[in-house]
Amino acid sequence: MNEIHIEKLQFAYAKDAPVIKGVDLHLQNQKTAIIGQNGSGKTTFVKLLKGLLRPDDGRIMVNGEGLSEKTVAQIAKTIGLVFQNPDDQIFKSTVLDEVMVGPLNIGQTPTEAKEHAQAALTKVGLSAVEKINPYDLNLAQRKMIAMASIIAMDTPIIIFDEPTMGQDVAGKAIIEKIIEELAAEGKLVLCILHDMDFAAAVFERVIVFNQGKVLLDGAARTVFSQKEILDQAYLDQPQAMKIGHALGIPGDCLTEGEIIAAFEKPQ
Ligand SMILES: Nc1ncnc2c1ncn2[C@@H]1O[C@H](COP(=O)(O)OP(=O)(O)OP(=O)(O)O)[C@@H](O)[C@H]1O
Repeated sequence: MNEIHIEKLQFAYAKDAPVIKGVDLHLQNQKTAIIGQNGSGKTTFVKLLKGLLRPDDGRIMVNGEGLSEKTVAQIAKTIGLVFQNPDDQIFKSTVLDEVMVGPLNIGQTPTEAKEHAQAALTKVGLSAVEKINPYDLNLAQRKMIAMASIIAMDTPIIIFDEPTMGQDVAGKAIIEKIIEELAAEGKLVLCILHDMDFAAAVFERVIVFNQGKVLLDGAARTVFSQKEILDQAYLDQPQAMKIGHALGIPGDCLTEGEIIAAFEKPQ
């Protein structure tokens, strides 16, 4: 079981302008989505978890150990973070070399790194392009390469910042499968999302950030059913929930499948 305990976390980039304003959370092995308006502090929060930024106050414990005593290199063995913009993390001239960078950096042997990199490329559906320059691929494919690089590191905790942005239906299906597989392997999967439909369909727990604080936290259905509070954070309910309500289906549907099931149920 992996877990992250966050207590009274505070962070500001500039004096007197706090961005994370006292966050308390206990994250466990559950597929967890973080949603929130632009600028609500989601990326800053995951950079704090990854040790790329250091808290001004509060505490982060990862699997029982304080993060403040660890270097970024030590944290990298436990927590993988896939950046929102793949071009922030891609710099090698072939896809395979790129995906091997992370595993090599955390001490895997070249043979292990190659094995993990090739397995990760198969997971993201890009094993056929391992000799190609990443910049000859489109943005959606480069996002998959960035994802493969982190998956290949095989960390027990993995964080994705906006993985579905710019992906089509097929790309989203691959990402859903990857998240399910990583969770089934016992990893803690945390994902920042703007796509409410994907968050509702794939994640067990949803945390809403608003102005640097946690506004809502709970099971996806419970969180998404609280329309008035979501409105305060300028967040939409998933399409399926809105359609379900418009059609008068009792309860709160999270997916299209639940709407169909409601119609198929004998009256
Ligand atoms: N490097 C930085 N220096 C100064 N301010 C920053 C920096 N990065 C982010 N901010 C500010 O901190 C606040 C939170 O930004 P953050 O990127 O964490 O939000 P977010 O919820 O991830 O937004 P988005 O959904 O747009 O990625 C914003 O006001 C942003 O302008």
